[in-house]
Amino acid sequence: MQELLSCTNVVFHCAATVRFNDSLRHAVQLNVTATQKLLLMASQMPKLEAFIHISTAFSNCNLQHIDEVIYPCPVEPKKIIDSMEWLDDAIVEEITPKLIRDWPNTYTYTKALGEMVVHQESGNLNIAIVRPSIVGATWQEPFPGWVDNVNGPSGLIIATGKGFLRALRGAPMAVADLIPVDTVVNLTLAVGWYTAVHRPKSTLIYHCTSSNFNPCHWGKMGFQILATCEKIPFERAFRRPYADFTTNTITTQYQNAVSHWAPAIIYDLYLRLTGRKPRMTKLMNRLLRTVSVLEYFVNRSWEWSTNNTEMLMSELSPEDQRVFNFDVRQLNWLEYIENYVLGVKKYLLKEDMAGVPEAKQHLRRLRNIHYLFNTALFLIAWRLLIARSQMARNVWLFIVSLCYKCISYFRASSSLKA
Ligand SMILES: CCCCCCCCCCCCCCCCCC(=O)SCCNC(=O)CCNC(=O)[C@H](O)C(C)(C)COP(=O)(O)OP(=O)(O)OC[C@H]1O[C@@H](n2cnc3c(N)ncnc32)[C@H](O)[C@@H]1OP(=O)(O)O
Ligand SMILES: NC(=O)C1=CN([C@@H]2O[C@H](COP(=O)(O)OP(=O)(O)OC[C@H]3O[C@@H](n4cnc5c(N)ncnc54)[C@H](OP(=O)(O)O)[C@@H]3O)[C@@H](O)[C@H]2O)C=CC1
Repeated sequence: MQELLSCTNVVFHCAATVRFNDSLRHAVQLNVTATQKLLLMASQMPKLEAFIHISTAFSNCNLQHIDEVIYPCPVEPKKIIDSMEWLDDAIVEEITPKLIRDWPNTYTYTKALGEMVVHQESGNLNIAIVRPSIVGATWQEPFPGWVDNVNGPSGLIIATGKGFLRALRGAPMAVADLIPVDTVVNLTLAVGWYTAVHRPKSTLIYHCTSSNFNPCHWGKMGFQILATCEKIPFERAFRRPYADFTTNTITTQYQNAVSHWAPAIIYDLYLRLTGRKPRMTKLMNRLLRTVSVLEYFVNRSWEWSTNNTEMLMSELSPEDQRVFNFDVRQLNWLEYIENYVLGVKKYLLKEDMAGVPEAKQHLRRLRNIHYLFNTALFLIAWRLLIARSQMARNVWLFIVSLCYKCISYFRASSSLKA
Protein backbone atom coordinates (compact mmCIF):
# COMPACT_ATOMS: atom_id res chain seq x y z
CA MET A 1 0.00 0.00 0.00
CA GLN A 2 2.84 2.39 0.92
CA GLU A 3 4.55 1.72 -2.39
CA LEU A 4 1.33 2.27 -4.34
CA LEU A 5 0.60 5.52 -2.51
CA SER A 6 4.07 6.95 -2.92
CA CYS A 7 4.98 5.80 -6.46
CA THR A 8 1.80 5.91 -8.56
CA ASN A 9 1.62 8.53 -11.33
CA VAL A 10 -1.46 7.45 -13.22
CA VAL A 11 -4.41 5.29 -12.13
CA PHE A 12 -6.38 3.39 -14.78
CA HIS A 13 -9.43 2.12 -12.95
CA CYS A 14 -10.76 -0.88 -14.96
CA ALA A 15 -11.76 -3.32 -12.21
CA ALA A 16 -15.47 -4.04 -12.12
CA THR A 17 -18.07 -6.74 -12.18
CA VAL A 18 -19.36 -6.94 -15.76
CA ARG A 19 -22.04 -9.58 -15.08
CA PHE A 20 -25.42 -8.21 -16.04
CA ASN A 21 -27.36 -10.27 -13.52
CA ASP A 22 -25.19 -9.74 -10.43
CA SER A 23 -27.07 -8.96 -7.23
CA LEU A 24 -27.40 -5.24 -6.66
CA ARG A 25 -25.45 -5.56 -3.42
CA HIS A 26 -22.43 -7.15 -5.13
CA ALA A 27 -22.59 -4.80 -8.14
CA VAL A 28 -22.73 -1.76 -5.81
CA GLN A 29 -19.77 -3.08 -3.81
CA LEU A 30 -17.61 -3.56 -6.91
CA ASN A 31 -18.71 -0.76 -9.20
CA VAL A 32 -19.63 2.00 -6.74
CA THR A 33 -18.12 1.51 -3.26
CA ALA A 34 -14.80 0.31 -4.71
CA THR A 35 -14.67 3.39 -6.95
CA GLN A 36 -15.24 5.59 -3.89
CA LYS A 37 -12.44 3.79 -1.99
CA LEU A 38 -10.03 4.03 -4.90
CA LEU A 39 -10.70 7.78 -5.21
CA LEU A 40 -9.92 8.13 -1.51
CA MET A 41 -6.71 6.20 -2.02
CA ALA A 42 -5.82 8.30 -5.06
CA SER A 43 -6.26 11.48 -3.05
CA GLN A 44 -3.37 10.26 -0.87
CA MET A 45 -0.99 9.80 -3.81
CA PRO A 46 1.33 12.81 -3.91
CA LYS A 47 2.75 11.97 -7.35
CA LEU A 48 -0.58 11.29 -9.03
CA GLU A 49 -0.92 13.08 -12.40
CA ALA A 50 -4.18 11.58 -13.65
CA PHE A 51 -6.98 9.24 -12.63
CA ILE A 52 -8.70 7.53 -15.57
CA HIS A 53 -11.97 5.80 -14.77
CA ILE A 54 -13.28 3.16 -17.22
CA SER A 55 -17.05 3.25 -17.41
CA THR A 56 -19.26 1.98 -20.24
CA ALA A 57 -21.03 3.71 -23.14
CA PHE A 58 -24.15 1.92 -21.84
CA SER A 59 -24.11 3.55 -18.39
CA ASN A 60 -26.91 5.77 -19.72
CA CYS A 61 -28.50 3.23 -22.06
CA ASN A 62 -31.91 4.35 -20.82
CA LEU A 63 -31.31 7.40 -23.07
CA GLN A 64 -31.12 7.27 -26.86
CA HIS A 65 -28.73 10.16 -27.45
CA ILE A 66 -25.84 10.30 -25.03
CA ASP A 67 -23.60 13.32 -24.62
CA GLU A 68 -20.17 13.51 -23.05
CA VAL A 69 -21.61 14.52 -19.69
CA ILE A 70 -22.41 12.78 -16.41
CA TYR A 71 -26.16 12.39 -16.07
CA PRO A 72 -27.61 12.53 -12.55
CA CYS A 73 -29.02 9.28 -11.10
CA PRO A 74 -32.52 9.27 -9.56
CA VAL A 75 -31.14 8.16 -6.17
CA GLU A 76 -27.85 9.53 -4.81
CA PRO A 77 -25.04 6.91 -4.87
CA LYS A 78 -24.23 7.65 -1.22
CA LYS A 79 -27.77 6.70 -0.21
CA ILE A 80 -27.53 3.46 -2.17
CA ILE A 81 -24.15 2.61 -0.62
CA ASP A 82 -25.52 3.32 2.90
CA SER A 83 -28.69 1.32 2.37
CA MET A 84 -26.70 -1.72 1.20
CA GLU A 85 -25.09 -1.79 4.63
CA TRP A 86 -28.28 -2.40 6.59
CA LEU A 87 -30.86 -3.86 4.16
CA ASP A 88 -30.95 -7.67 4.09
CA ASP A 89 -30.58 -9.65 0.84
CA ALA A 90 -34.30 -10.39 0.42
CA ILE A 91 -35.26 -6.71 0.62
CA VAL A 92 -32.42 -5.66 -1.70
CA GLU A 93 -33.68 -8.17 -4.24
CA GLU A 94 -37.22 -6.91 -3.90
CA ILE A 95 -36.39 -3.23 -4.36
CA THR A 96 -33.85 -3.77 -7.16
CA PRO A 97 -36.36 -3.34 -10.08
CA LYS A 98 -37.69 -0.16 -8.44
CA LEU A 99 -34.21 1.27 -8.02
CA ILE A 100 -32.82 0.39 -11.42
CA ARG A 101 -36.00 1.65 -13.19
CA ASP A 102 -35.35 1.81 -16.94
CA TRP A 103 -31.79 0.50 -16.79
CA PRO A 104 -31.82 -3.07 -18.17
CA ASN A 105 -29.59 -4.62 -15.48
CA THR A 106 -27.63 -4.00 -12.27
CA TYR A 107 -24.37 -3.67 -14.25
CA THR A 108 -25.31 -0.60 -16.33
CA TYR A 109 -27.10 0.95 -13.35
CA THR A 110 -24.11 0.62 -11.00
CA LYS A 111 -21.73 1.89 -13.70
CA ALA A 112 -23.90 5.04 -13.87
CA LEU A 113 -23.71 5.33 -10.07
CA GLY A 114 -19.92 4.85 -10.32
CA GLU A 115 -19.68 7.85 -12.66
CA MET A 116 -21.70 9.96 -10.21
CA VAL A 117 -19.29 8.98 -7.43
CA VAL A 118 -16.35 10.02 -9.62
CA HIS A 119 -18.08 13.34 -10.29
CA GLN A 120 -18.94 14.03 -6.65
CA GLU A 121 -15.82 12.76 -4.92
CA SER A 122 -13.01 13.66 -7.29
CA GLY A 123 -11.84 16.54 -5.04
CA ASN A 124 -8.68 18.02 -6.53
CA LEU A 125 -7.89 14.98 -8.62
CA ASN A 126 -7.21 15.32 -12.30
CA ILE A 127 -9.86 12.96 -13.64
CA ALA A 128 -11.21 11.66 -16.97
CA ILE A 129 -13.79 9.01 -17.82
CA VAL A 130 -13.59 6.63 -20.81
CA ARG A 131 -16.82 4.99 -21.97
CA PRO A 132 -16.19 2.05 -24.33
CA SER A 133 -19.14 0.41 -26.11
CA ILE A 134 -19.13 -3.38 -26.77
CA VAL A 135 -15.51 -4.46 -26.49
CA GLY A 136 -14.48 -7.05 -29.08
CA ALA A 137 -11.32 -8.90 -30.17
CA THR A 138 -8.20 -6.99 -31.21
CA TRP A 139 -8.08 -5.16 -34.52
CA GLN A 140 -4.27 -4.96 -34.92
CA GLU A 141 -2.28 -5.43 -31.70
CA PRO A 142 -0.61 -7.67 -30.66
CA PHE A 143 -2.20 -9.41 -33.67
CA PRO A 144 -5.68 -9.38 -35.26
CA GLY A 145 -8.45 -11.40 -33.62
CA TRP A 146 -6.98 -11.94 -30.13
CA VAL A 147 -9.67 -12.45 -27.48
CA ASP A 148 -9.59 -13.98 -23.99
CA ASN A 149 -13.17 -14.23 -22.65
CA VAL A 150 -16.73 -15.07 -23.66
CA ASN A 151 -18.18 -11.66 -22.76
CA GLY A 152 -20.27 -9.67 -25.24
CA PRO A 153 -20.48 -11.16 -28.75
CA SER A 154 -17.68 -13.76 -28.27
CA GLY A 155 -19.89 -16.33 -26.48
CA LEU A 156 -22.63 -15.93 -29.06
CA ILE A 157 -20.13 -16.35 -31.89
CA ILE A 158 -19.22 -19.73 -30.37
CA ALA A 159 -22.91 -20.63 -29.99
CA THR A 160 -23.57 -19.66 -33.63
CA GLY A 161 -20.51 -21.38 -35.10
CA LYS A 162 -21.22 -24.59 -33.18
CA GLY A 163 -24.82 -24.54 -34.49
CA PHE A 164 -26.56 -24.14 -31.10
CA LEU A 165 -27.86 -20.63 -31.71
CA ARG A 166 -30.21 -20.49 -34.72
CA ALA A 167 -32.20 -17.32 -34.09
CA LEU A 168 -31.82 -14.19 -32.04
CA ARG A 169 -34.44 -11.59 -31.20
CA GLY A 170 -32.72 -8.52 -32.61
CA ALA A 171 -33.02 -5.78 -35.21
CA PRO A 172 -30.64 -6.49 -38.13
CA MET A 173 -30.55 -2.79 -38.98
CA ALA A 174 -29.73 -1.69 -35.42
CA VAL A 175 -26.19 -0.41 -35.04
CA ALA A 176 -23.72 -2.93 -33.62
CA ASP A 177 -21.44 -0.57 -31.74
CA LEU A 178 -18.45 -2.85 -31.38
CA ILE A 179 -15.04 -1.49 -30.51
CA PRO A 180 -11.79 -3.52 -30.72
CA VAL A 181 -10.03 -3.93 -27.38
CA ASP A 182 -6.71 -2.53 -28.67
CA THR A 183 -8.54 0.62 -29.78
CA VAL A 184 -9.92 0.99 -26.23
CA VAL A 185 -6.42 0.53 -24.77
CA ASN A 186 -4.89 3.07 -27.17
CA LEU A 187 -7.57 5.67 -26.48
CA THR A 188 -7.29 5.11 -22.72
CA LEU A 189 -3.50 5.62 -22.80
CA ALA A 190 -3.92 8.76 -24.90
CA VAL A 191 -6.51 10.05 -22.40
CA GLY A 192 -4.00 9.39 -19.59
CA TRP A 193 -1.42 11.51 -21.41
CA TYR A 194 -3.81 14.35 -22.26
CA THR A 195 -5.30 14.51 -18.76
CA ALA A 196 -1.88 14.50 -17.07
CA VAL A 197 -0.22 16.98 -19.44
CA HIS A 198 -3.05 19.40 -20.33
CA ARG A 199 -4.95 19.21 -17.01
CA PRO A 200 -8.41 20.15 -18.34
CA LYS A 201 -10.42 22.32 -15.92
CA SER A 202 -13.38 19.93 -15.80
CA THR A 203 -13.72 16.14 -15.96
CA LEU A 204 -13.71 15.15 -19.64
CA ILE A 205 -15.68 12.14 -20.84
CA TYR A 206 -14.53 10.22 -23.90
CA HIS A 207 -16.88 7.95 -25.84
CA CYS A 208 -14.86 5.06 -27.20
CA THR A 209 -17.48 4.00 -29.76
CA SER A 210 -17.53 3.18 -33.46
CA SER A 211 -20.98 4.12 -34.77
CA ASN A 212 -20.24 7.84 -35.20
CA PHE A 213 -17.15 7.14 -37.29
CA ASN A 214 -17.79 3.84 -39.04
CA PRO A 215 -21.18 2.24 -38.33
CA CYS A 216 -21.82 -1.48 -38.70
CA HIS A 217 -25.19 -3.23 -38.33
CA TRP A 218 -26.01 -6.47 -36.55
CA GLY A 219 -27.27 -7.93 -39.85
CA LYS A 220 -23.91 -7.35 -41.55
CA MET A 221 -22.07 -8.73 -38.54
CA GLY A 222 -24.26 -11.86 -38.37
CA PHE A 223 -23.81 -12.43 -42.11
CA GLN A 224 -20.01 -12.27 -41.86
CA ILE A 225 -19.92 -14.52 -38.77
CA LEU A 226 -21.87 -17.17 -40.68
CA ALA A 227 -19.77 -16.74 -43.84
CA THR A 228 -16.55 -17.24 -41.84
CA CYS A 229 -17.96 -20.25 -39.97
CA GLU A 230 -18.86 -21.78 -43.33
CA LYS A 231 -15.38 -21.15 -44.74
CA ILE A 232 -13.41 -22.18 -41.63
CA PRO A 233 -15.82 -24.16 -39.45
CA PHE A 234 -15.53 -24.85 -35.73
CA GLU A 235 -14.87 -28.48 -34.82
CA ARG A 236 -17.59 -30.94 -33.75
CA ALA A 237 -20.51 -28.59 -34.50
CA PHE A 238 -23.91 -29.65 -33.14
CA ARG A 239 -25.69 -28.42 -36.27
CA ARG A 240 -24.67 -26.54 -39.39
CA PRO A 241 -24.13 -22.86 -38.54
CA TYR A 242 -27.20 -20.92 -39.51
CA ALA A 243 -28.73 -18.06 -37.55
CA ASP A 244 -30.97 -15.14 -38.21
CA PHE A 245 -32.31 -12.09 -36.42
CA THR A 246 -36.03 -11.88 -35.81
CA THR A 247 -37.96 -8.89 -34.56
CA ASN A 248 -41.24 -10.68 -34.04
CA THR A 249 -42.05 -12.26 -30.65
CA ILE A 250 -44.14 -15.08 -32.15
CA THR A 251 -41.38 -15.96 -34.64
CA THR A 252 -38.88 -15.95 -31.76
CA GLN A 253 -41.05 -18.35 -29.76
CA TYR A 254 -41.51 -20.58 -32.81
CA GLN A 255 -37.74 -20.59 -33.47
CA ASN A 256 -37.05 -21.37 -29.82
CA ALA A 257 -39.41 -24.34 -29.92
CA VAL A 258 -38.42 -25.72 -33.32
CA SER A 259 -34.77 -24.73 -33.75
CA HIS A 260 -33.55 -24.69 -30.16
CA TRP A 261 -35.61 -26.94 -27.87
CA ALA A 262 -36.70 -29.68 -30.30
CA PRO A 263 -33.15 -30.63 -31.49
CA ALA A 264 -31.86 -30.45 -27.90
CA ILE A 265 -34.62 -32.78 -26.64
CA ILE A 266 -34.13 -35.21 -29.55
CA TYR A 267 -30.37 -35.26 -29.00
CA ASP A 268 -30.79 -35.88 -25.25
CA LEU A 269 -33.19 -38.72 -26.06
CA TYR A 270 -30.53 -40.20 -28.33
CA LEU A 271 -27.92 -39.85 -25.54
CA ARG A 272 -30.23 -41.58 -23.06
CA LEU A 273 -30.97 -44.40 -25.51
CA THR A 274 -27.25 -44.97 -26.04
CA GLY A 275 -26.64 -45.07 -22.27
CA ARG A 276 -25.04 -41.64 -21.98
CA LYS A 277 -25.82 -38.66 -19.77
CA PRO A 278 -28.15 -36.08 -21.38
CA ARG A 279 -26.68 -32.56 -21.48
CA MET A 280 -28.10 -30.63 -24.41
CA THR A 281 -31.31 -29.30 -22.80
CA LYS A 282 -29.24 -27.98 -19.87
CA LEU A 283 -26.83 -26.26 -22.25
CA MET A 284 -29.72 -24.84 -24.30
CA ASN A 285 -31.33 -23.51 -21.14
CA ARG A 286 -28.12 -21.66 -20.22
CA LEU A 287 -27.65 -20.34 -23.75
CA LEU A 288 -31.19 -18.98 -23.99
CA ARG A 289 -30.80 -17.34 -20.58
CA THR A 290 -27.61 -15.65 -21.79
CA VAL A 291 -29.32 -14.57 -25.01
CA SER A 292 -32.20 -13.08 -23.02
CA VAL A 293 -29.84 -10.80 -21.05
CA LEU A 294 -27.90 -9.70 -24.17
CA GLU A 295 -30.97 -9.15 -26.40
CA TYR A 296 -31.59 -5.65 -25.07
CA PHE A 297 -28.38 -4.45 -26.77
CA VAL A 298 -29.21 -6.00 -30.17
CA ASN A 299 -32.64 -4.43 -30.43
CA ARG A 300 -31.78 -0.76 -30.09
CA SER A 301 -29.45 1.84 -31.56
CA TRP A 302 -27.80 4.63 -29.61
CA GLU A 303 -26.05 7.83 -30.63
CA TRP A 304 -22.98 8.91 -28.73
CA SER A 305 -21.42 12.32 -29.29
CA THR A 306 -17.66 12.10 -29.77
CA ASN A 307 -16.36 15.70 -29.66
CA ASN A 308 -13.78 14.98 -26.93
CA THR A 309 -12.54 11.86 -28.70
CA GLU A 310 -12.13 13.82 -31.94
CA MET A 311 -10.39 16.64 -30.08
CA LEU A 312 -7.98 14.12 -28.53
CA MET A 313 -7.24 12.64 -31.95
CA SER A 314 -6.31 16.06 -33.28
CA GLU A 315 -4.09 16.78 -30.25
CA LEU A 316 -1.85 13.76 -30.87
CA SER A 317 1.30 14.12 -32.96
CA PRO A 318 1.27 12.16 -36.28
CA GLU A 319 3.64 9.61 -34.70
CA ASP A 320 1.36 9.15 -31.64
CA GLN A 321 -1.67 8.93 -33.90
CA ARG A 322 0.03 5.95 -35.52
CA VAL A 323 1.29 4.29 -32.33
CA PHE A 324 -1.88 4.91 -30.28
CA ASN A 325 -4.28 4.52 -33.17
CA PHE A 326 -7.95 4.77 -32.18
CA ASP A 327 -9.32 6.06 -35.47
CA VAL A 328 -11.86 3.35 -36.36
CA ARG A 329 -12.69 5.05 -39.68
CA GLN A 330 -9.88 2.89 -41.10
CA LEU A 331 -11.43 -0.33 -39.78
CA ASN A 332 -12.73 -2.80 -42.38
CA TRP A 333 -15.63 -4.53 -40.60
CA LEU A 334 -15.77 -7.64 -42.78
CA GLU A 335 -12.06 -8.28 -42.32
CA TYR A 336 -12.29 -7.50 -38.59
CA ILE A 337 -15.23 -9.86 -38.00
CA GLU A 338 -13.52 -12.65 -39.94
CA ASN A 339 -10.42 -12.26 -37.76
CA TYR A 340 -12.63 -12.09 -34.66
CA VAL A 341 -14.29 -15.44 -35.52
CA LEU A 342 -10.87 -17.00 -36.23
CA GLY A 343 -9.59 -15.59 -32.91
CA VAL A 344 -12.55 -17.16 -31.09
CA LYS A 345 -11.69 -20.50 -32.74
CA LYS A 346 -8.02 -20.23 -31.90
CA TYR A 347 -7.83 -18.55 -28.50
CA LEU A 348 -11.14 -19.45 -26.83
CA LEU A 349 -11.92 -22.87 -28.34
CA LYS A 350 -8.20 -23.73 -28.65
CA GLU A 351 -8.84 -25.35 -32.04
CA ASP A 352 -6.03 -25.97 -34.50
CA MET A 353 -6.31 -24.96 -38.17
CA ALA A 354 -5.12 -28.47 -39.04
CA GLY A 355 -8.56 -29.72 -37.96
CA VAL A 356 -10.44 -27.64 -40.60
CA PRO A 357 -10.78 -30.42 -43.27
CA GLU A 358 -12.25 -32.77 -40.65
CA ALA A 359 -14.58 -29.98 -39.43
CA LYS A 360 -15.76 -29.44 -43.04
CA GLN A 361 -16.34 -33.16 -43.45
CA HIS A 362 -18.38 -33.12 -40.21
CA LEU A 363 -20.53 -30.27 -41.60
CA ARG A 364 -21.19 -32.30 -44.77
CA ARG A 365 -22.31 -35.23 -42.61
CA LEU A 366 -24.59 -32.90 -40.66
CA ARG A 367 -26.07 -31.62 -43.93
CA ASN A 368 -26.84 -35.18 -45.05
CA ILE A 369 -28.41 -36.02 -41.68
CA HIS A 370 -30.48 -32.83 -42.00
CA TYR A 371 -31.76 -33.81 -45.47
CA LEU A 372 -32.46 -37.38 -44.35
CA PHE A 373 -34.29 -36.20 -41.26
CA ASN A 374 -36.42 -33.70 -43.20
CA THR A 375 -37.28 -36.26 -45.89
CA ALA A 376 -38.28 -38.83 -43.24
CA LEU A 377 -40.36 -36.21 -41.44
CA PHE A 378 -42.07 -35.22 -44.68
CA LEU A 379 -42.85 -38.82 -45.62
CA ILE A 380 -44.28 -39.59 -42.16
CA ALA A 381 -46.42 -36.45 -42.22
CA TRP A 382 -47.59 -37.22 -45.75
CA ARG A 383 -48.38 -40.84 -44.89
CA LEU A 384 -50.47 -39.73 -41.92
CA LEU A 385 -52.26 -37.14 -44.05
CA ILE A 386 -53.06 -39.66 -46.80
CA ALA A 387 -54.48 -42.08 -44.25
CA ARG A 388 -56.84 -39.44 -42.91
CA SER A 389 -57.88 -37.24 -45.83
CA GLN A 390 -59.52 -38.12 -49.17
CA MET A 391 -58.32 -34.82 -50.62
CA ALA A 392 -54.65 -35.65 -49.77
CA ARG A 393 -55.12 -39.06 -51.42
CA ASN A 394 -56.49 -37.37 -54.58
CA VAL A 395 -53.56 -34.92 -54.67
CA TRP A 396 -51.14 -37.80 -54.22
CA LEU A 397 -52.74 -39.82 -57.08
CA PHE A 398 -52.72 -36.73 -59.29
CA ILE A 399 -48.98 -36.14 -58.64
CA VAL A 400 -48.11 -39.81 -59.23
CA SER A 401 -50.08 -39.96 -62.51
CA LEU A 402 -48.54 -36.66 -63.65
CA CYS A 403 -45.04 -38.03 -63.01
CA TYR A 404 -45.94 -41.24 -64.83
CA LYS A 405 -47.24 -39.27 -67.86
CA CYS A 406 -44.10 -37.10 -68.01
CA ILE A 407 -41.82 -40.15 -67.90
CA SER A 408 -43.87 -41.88 -70.64
CA TYR A 409 -43.77 -38.74 -72.77
CA PHE A 410 -39.97 -38.39 -72.50
CA ARG A 411 -39.46 -42.09 -73.20
CA ALA A 412 -41.70 -41.90 -76.30
CA SER A 413 -40.04 -38.73 -77.65
CA SER A 414 -36.51 -40.14 -77.13
CA SER A 415 -37.38 -43.40 -78.93
CA LEU A 416 -38.89 -41.37 -81.85
CA LYS A 417 -35.65 -39.35 -82.15
CA ALA A 418 -33.62 -42.59 -82.17
C1 LIG B 1 -27.11 -13.98 -36.65
C2 LIG B 1 -26.09 -14.43 -35.60
C3 LIG B 1 -25.50 -13.40 -34.76
C4 LIG B 1 -24.70 -13.86 -33.63
C5 LIG B 1 -23.87 -12.84 -32.90
C6 LIG B 1 -24.65 -11.73 -32.31
C7 LIG B 1 -23.90 -11.14 -31.17
C8 LIG B 1 -24.75 -10.27 -30.30
C9 LIG B 1 -24.01 -9.92 -29.06
C10 LIG B 1 -24.64 -8.87 -28.24
C11 LIG B 1 -23.74 -8.50 -27.15
C12 LIG B 1 -24.18 -7.31 -26.42
C13 LIG B 1 -23.23 -7.04 -25.29
C14 LIG B 1 -23.47 -5.72 -24.69
C15 LIG B 1 -22.32 -5.35 -23.82
C16 LIG B 1 -22.47 -4.05 -23.15
C17 LIG B 1 -21.12 -3.53 -22.87
C18 LIG B 1 -20.66 -3.57 -21.47
O1 LIG B 1 -20.30 -2.60 -20.92
S1 LIG B 1 -20.73 -5.07 -20.59
C19 LIG B 1 -19.34 -5.98 -20.54
C20 LIG B 1 -19.67 -7.29 -21.08
N1 LIG B 1 -20.35 -8.10 -20.12
C21 LIG B 1 -20.88 -9.21 -20.51
O2 LIG B 1 -20.88 -9.52 -21.67
C22 LIG B 1 -21.43 -10.10 -19.41
C23 LIG B 1 -22.24 -11.19 -19.98
N2 LIG B 1 -22.41 -12.25 -19.04
C24 LIG B 1 -23.26 -12.27 -17.99
O3 LIG B 1 -23.86 -11.26 -17.66
C25 LIG B 1 -23.48 -13.56 -17.25
O4 LIG B 1 -22.38 -14.41 -17.44
C26 LIG B 1 -24.78 -14.29 -17.72
C27 LIG B 1 -25.98 -13.46 -17.29
C28 LIG B 1 -24.78 -14.48 -19.23
C29 LIG B 1 -24.87 -15.69 -17.09
O5 LIG B 1 -24.74 -15.56 -15.73
P1 LIG B 1 -24.93 -16.82 -14.73
O6 LIG B 1 -26.15 -17.55 -15.13
O7 LIG B 1 -24.87 -16.29 -13.35
O8 LIG B 1 -23.70 -17.76 -14.99
P2 LIG B 1 -22.16 -17.50 -15.26
O9 LIG B 1 -21.78 -16.05 -15.31
O10 LIG B 1 -21.39 -18.34 -14.32
O11 LIG B 1 -22.04 -18.08 -16.73
C30 LIG B 1 -22.70 -19.29 -17.09
C31 LIG B 1 -22.14 -19.80 -18.38
O12 LIG B 1 -22.46 -18.87 -19.43
C32 LIG B 1 -21.31 -18.56 -20.18
N3 LIG B 1 -21.39 -17.21 -20.72
C33 LIG B 1 -21.18 -16.06 -20.10
N4 LIG B 1 -21.33 -15.03 -20.95
C34 LIG B 1 -21.65 -15.57 -22.14
C35 LIG B 1 -21.91 -15.04 -23.43
N5 LIG B 1 -21.86 -13.74 -23.68
N6 LIG B 1 -22.21 -15.89 -24.42
C36 LIG B 1 -22.24 -17.23 -24.22
N7 LIG B 1 -21.97 -17.78 -23.03
C37 LIG B 1 -21.69 -16.96 -22.01
C38 LIG B 1 -20.16 -18.71 -19.17
O13 LIG B 1 -18.94 -18.93 -19.84
C39 LIG B 1 -20.62 -19.91 -18.35
O14 LIG B 1 -20.29 -21.11 -19.03
P3 LIG B 1 -19.69 -22.36 -18.24
O15 LIG B 1 -18.40 -21.89 -17.64
O16 LIG B 1 -20.71 -22.69 -17.20
O17 LIG B 1 -19.52 -23.41 -19.29
N1 LIG C 1 -16.20 -5.99 -21.97
C1 LIG C 1 -16.93 -5.00 -22.43
O1 LIG C 1 -17.64 -5.14 -23.44
C2 LIG C 1 -16.90 -3.69 -21.76
C3 LIG C 1 -16.21 -3.45 -20.58
N2 LIG C 1 -16.23 -2.20 -20.03
C4 LIG C 1 -15.52 -1.91 -18.80
O2 LIG C 1 -14.15 -2.30 -18.94
C5 LIG C 1 -13.63 -2.70 -17.68
C6 LIG C 1 -12.97 -4.04 -17.82
O3 LIG C 1 -13.96 -4.97 -18.24
P1 LIG C 1 -13.61 -6.40 -18.85
O4 LIG C 1 -12.15 -6.48 -19.10
O5 LIG C 1 -14.55 -6.64 -19.94
O6 LIG C 1 -14.04 -7.33 -17.64
P2 LIG C 1 -13.29 -8.48 -16.92
O7 LIG C 1 -14.26 -9.14 -16.04
O8 LIG C 1 -12.51 -9.28 -17.88
O9 LIG C 1 -12.23 -7.67 -16.03
C7 LIG C 1 -12.60 -7.09 -14.83
C8 LIG C 1 -11.37 -6.89 -14.01
O10 LIG C 1 -11.76 -6.44 -12.73
C9 LIG C 1 -11.03 -7.14 -11.76
N3 LIG C 1 -11.78 -7.27 -10.52
C10 LIG C 1 -13.04 -7.73 -10.39
N4 LIG C 1 -13.38 -7.71 -9.10
C11 LIG C 1 -12.34 -7.22 -8.41
C12 LIG C 1 -12.08 -6.94 -7.03
N5 LIG C 1 -13.01 -7.17 -6.11
N6 LIG C 1 -10.89 -6.43 -6.70
C13 LIG C 1 -9.95 -6.21 -7.62
N7 LIG C 1 -10.13 -6.44 -8.94
C14 LIG C 1 -11.29 -6.95 -9.31
C15 LIG C 1 -10.78 -8.50 -12.36
O11 LIG C 1 -9.66 -9.05 -11.77
P3 LIG C 1 -9.36 -10.64 -11.87
O12 LIG C 1 -8.97 -10.90 -13.26
O13 LIG C 1 -8.25 -10.83 -10.89
O14 LIG C 1 -10.62 -11.30 -11.46
C16 LIG C 1 -10.57 -8.17 -13.83
O15 LIG C 1 -9.21 -7.89 -14.07
C17 LIG C 1 -14.80 -2.69 -16.71
O16 LIG C 1 -14.75 -1.50 -15.97
C18 LIG C 1 -16.03 -2.69 -17.61
O17 LIG C 1 -17.12 -2.06 -17.00
C19 LIG C 1 -16.87 -1.16 -20.63
C20 LIG C 1 -17.54 -1.34 -21.76
C21 LIG C 1 -17.63 -2.61 -22.42
